[in-house]
Amino acid sequence: MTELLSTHGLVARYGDFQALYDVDVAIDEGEIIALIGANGAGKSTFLRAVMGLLPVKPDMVSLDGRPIGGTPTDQMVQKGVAIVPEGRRLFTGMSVNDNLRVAIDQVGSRGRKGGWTLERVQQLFPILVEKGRVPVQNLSGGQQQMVSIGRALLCQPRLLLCDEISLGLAPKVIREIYAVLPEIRAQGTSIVLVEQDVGLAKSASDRLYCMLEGRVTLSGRSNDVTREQISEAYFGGGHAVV
Ligand SMILES: Nc1ncnc2c1ncn2[C@@H]1O[C@H](COP(=O)(O)OP(=O)(O)OP(=O)(O)O)[C@@H](O)[C@H]1O
Repeated sequence: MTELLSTHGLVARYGDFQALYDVDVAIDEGEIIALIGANGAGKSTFLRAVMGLLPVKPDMVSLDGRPIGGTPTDQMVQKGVAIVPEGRRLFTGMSVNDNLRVAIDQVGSRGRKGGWTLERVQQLFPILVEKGRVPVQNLSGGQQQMVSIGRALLCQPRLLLCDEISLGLAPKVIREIYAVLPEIRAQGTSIVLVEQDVGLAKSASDRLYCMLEGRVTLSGRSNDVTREQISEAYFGGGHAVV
């Protein structure tokens, strides 16, 4: 498979605090990888560093083999990397359709071409047709997450970074949302899933990386890594993953 994005000795800091240490992660075209780890392990920081939201050196992140670390976020989107941020960050006071149109307008005519249209997003999440004119703050958490994913897809990403899309949602809704990931991949989009639910992460991904205190402590094919290996990597040993 062809490598799409990779990090090389990625380091990130918040002031004096170092949050990432030499993180090497690679995502191939068409691949779904999961990034797991406890609260504070550095998963969101990894996504922020890749998206140009934290200062990193150019050669710490490559896209298509070219150094792009530290590229401003809007240019990362133009290059085909989009994020579904933690907490969804929708425009409250605006309808579902207007939230989605913001992405269409932002990418605009100079933007990337791709197969995602409003209609295609509505096919993926049919409830958004009925809710099109509803202000986003009146939606359920799951429906808001669907809008957030739809908005990212309308940027026509080659790589979609998802930050804890299951957080706070009911199991049935989580299943609904995770069920669309294969369809997204089938459109040619690779996916990074930041996920605290280890079982969900394992079943939805081809490969996974586990982080602990800013470092990758385990990586492997999701089908091959054992619960014991994950447990040790997740907690530093001695705990069970449930
Ligand atoms: N804006 C910030 N300023 C200072 N430190 C931060 C900031 N954001 C995160 N951190 C710290 O960086 C470390 C990694 O945080 P990060 O949010 O990346 O973890 P995470 O694995 O995504 O966990 P969570 O599931 O809680 O989001 C933590 O120690 C956290 O306290």
